Order: sequence, then structure tokens, then C-alpha cells
Amino acid sequence: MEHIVFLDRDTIPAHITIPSPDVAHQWQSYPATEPSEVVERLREATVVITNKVVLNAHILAQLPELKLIVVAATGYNNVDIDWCHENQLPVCNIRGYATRSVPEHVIAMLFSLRRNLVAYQRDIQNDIWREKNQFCFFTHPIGDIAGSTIGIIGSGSLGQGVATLAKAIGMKVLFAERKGSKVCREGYTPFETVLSQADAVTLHCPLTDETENLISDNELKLMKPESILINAGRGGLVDEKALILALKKGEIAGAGMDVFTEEPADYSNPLVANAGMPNLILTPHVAWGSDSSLQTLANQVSDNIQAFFAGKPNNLL
Ligand SMILES: NC(=O)C1=CN([C@@H]2O[C@H](COP(=O)(O)OP(=O)(O)OC[C@H]3O[C@@H](n4cnc5c(N)ncnc54)[C@H](O)[C@@H]3O)[C@@H](O)[C@H]2O)C=CC1
Ligand SMILES: O=C(O)C(=O)CO
Repeated sequence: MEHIVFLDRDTIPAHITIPSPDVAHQWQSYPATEPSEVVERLREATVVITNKVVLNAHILAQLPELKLIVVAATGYNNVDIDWCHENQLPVCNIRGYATRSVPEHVIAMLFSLRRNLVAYQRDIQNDIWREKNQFCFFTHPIGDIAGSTIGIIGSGSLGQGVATLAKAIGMKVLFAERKGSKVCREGYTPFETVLSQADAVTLHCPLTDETENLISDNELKLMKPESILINAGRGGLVDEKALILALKKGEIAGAGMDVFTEEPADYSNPLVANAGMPNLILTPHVAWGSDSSLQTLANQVSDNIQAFFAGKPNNLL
């Protein structure tokens, strides 16, 4: 009998059903789990499901019963994967489930920022229209997306999904070669060239030691003043203080951020503290959140458990 524990079930809306895996099991779900509660809740677990609860080496070393970690997400930066490899603890994740949801979120942010929709809404709230006394008014630039260039960092399922949508709306697509790479693969453009040529840059690579603060002062300075930065990858890919400074100095035109260095984020976070800026769109890590994506993810959670115990593991990391 497997003892399956889902540590943060409330990260998935209640109307999404997680199918019961076809393996003899007991299932325990917790809405959320504090770091101090993890070990106690997993003491008898053989399978742990975590979306964002951190499983570090210190915690994992206290859980000898564990046979499998199922990350209920694509990004697995909350799990000490090196420790798991060294200790032969299998970890699997969810793949290719949000290939509509995340790209659509990115393109929605892009249109909104390029057309300054939030800025116009704020101006109407602030009664600017009455002052202008015309049927329309132009207080912010409105750009076309068609004919512009998007730079995509990360060419996996989501980077490719964004490229498909971007091409369909007339954008030129540049995939960035890895930062610091001495060679440039066919089909890729050097990292710095992408930053300096793109009208919009979007991030779809994992958060690792290599990608932490991938976009900071120097990278923002390379971008065009009319450029837009979108991050629906992971908080930590962007230096948030540097981004706010770049927006304030007009080094870039706008930013759409779905992910934050700390989640939940509060007013101590530079992005949240500047949420009133008209050229900054913030969403609370929901790019993945269309109902169809959530259901695909929930199905894969169950499939991953079932496949593992059938001896044909899926999506092992
Ligand atoms: N905001 C949201 O709701 C969601 C965010 N994500 C994030 O998006 C990331 C990407 O997801 P997928 O495309 O499905 O993953 P994927 O594994 O299909 O693709 C990731 C790509 O990034 C590339 N990569 C790795 N290191 C890189 C580096 N240093 N520079 C450039 N590229 C690098 C890999 O080679 C791979 O092509 C996830 O790791 C996760 O952190 C994923 C789903 C939802
Ligand atoms: O799948 C992911 O990586 C997400 O961030 C959604 O939880």
C-alpha cells in the first residue's frame, strides 16, 4: 500500500479533479504546508506530490520511506535534484501541459503593454478624458505587434508555443543562444544580439544557478528603449530592483511579470511596491492556469504515479 501525500493541494483549484492512480494507496491532501510541517507530514509517505513546497537536502535526508517525488509542475527548482540523484530518489515532473495557456498569457501581456491598455484605463479613471475634450486622446504610444521582433529565451515546449503564436501575428522570432556561450547553434541568435534587436523579450528557461539574474542591469541596458520584457518563467530570472530602475529611467518601455522572487509577494518586493506603474503588468503566477492546462496537469500527476509503480516511469528528471 502506497502512502501518497500532496503537500499543497490548494495550488490547484478545487474544481480540477486529480484522477485516482490505479495503484493500492492511501491519499492525504493538505491545502498548504509550512516548511516546519513538511517532515512530520511526510514521515510515512512513500510518494510526495509538491507543486511549490521546498524539498531540500535537509528535509529529504529525514525521509527514508520516500520512493518517489512527483512535482506537480514543470519547474522543479523547489526540489534539491542533485541530492535526489546522489541518493537514487526518483523525481518526475509535468511536461508540455500549458502549451496554450502560458503562450496565450505572454501574448496577452505583450498586446496590452504595446498598446498601453492599462495606462489608458488609469487615465480614464483619473478623468484625463474630460481635460482633453475630444472624442479620443493620446497620452501613451500605441505600437503594432505585426512586423516587430520577439526574442525568446528557452526553446522548450513553452518557448516554442510562444514562437507559434508570435509568428501567427506577424512577428519575427529570434531564439536566444545561451548567455555566455562561445558558439551559436543553427536556428539561434547570440544572447546579446537578441537583447539588442528584439522589440520584446520573453523568458522560458528554468531557474538554475546558471540562469539566476539572467536579466539584470547590463542586459536591460542592451535592450531598446521601446522594448518590453515578459517573464512567465521563474522569479529569480530577473533582477527585480534593476528592472524597476530600468522602467523608471525609460531604458525599456514596459514589463509583464507573472513570477516573483518570493511567492506570495508582498510590498517588500520591488515589483509589488511599484504595481501602480502604468507600464508594469503583474499577475500572481497564473500563466499556467487555464482550466484545460490545469486538468492536463492533474491527469499527468496521476499518470506519473501509476506509471512509476507499473515499472515504466514517466518524465523522470
Ligand atoms: N508561469 C507559469 O505559469 C509557468 C512557468 N513555467 C516555467 O517555464 C519553464 C519552461 O517550461 P517548458 O518550456 O515547459 O520547459 P522545457 O523543459 O520544455 O524547456 C526549457 C528550455 O529551457 C532551455 N534552457 C535551459 N537552460 C537554459 C539557459 N541557461 N538558457 C537558455 N535556455 C535554457 C532548455 O534547453 C529547454 O529547451 C519551466 O522551467 C518553469 O520554470 C512552466 C509552466 C508554467
Ligand atoms: O509548471 C510550472 O512550472 C509552474 O510554475 C506552475 O506551477
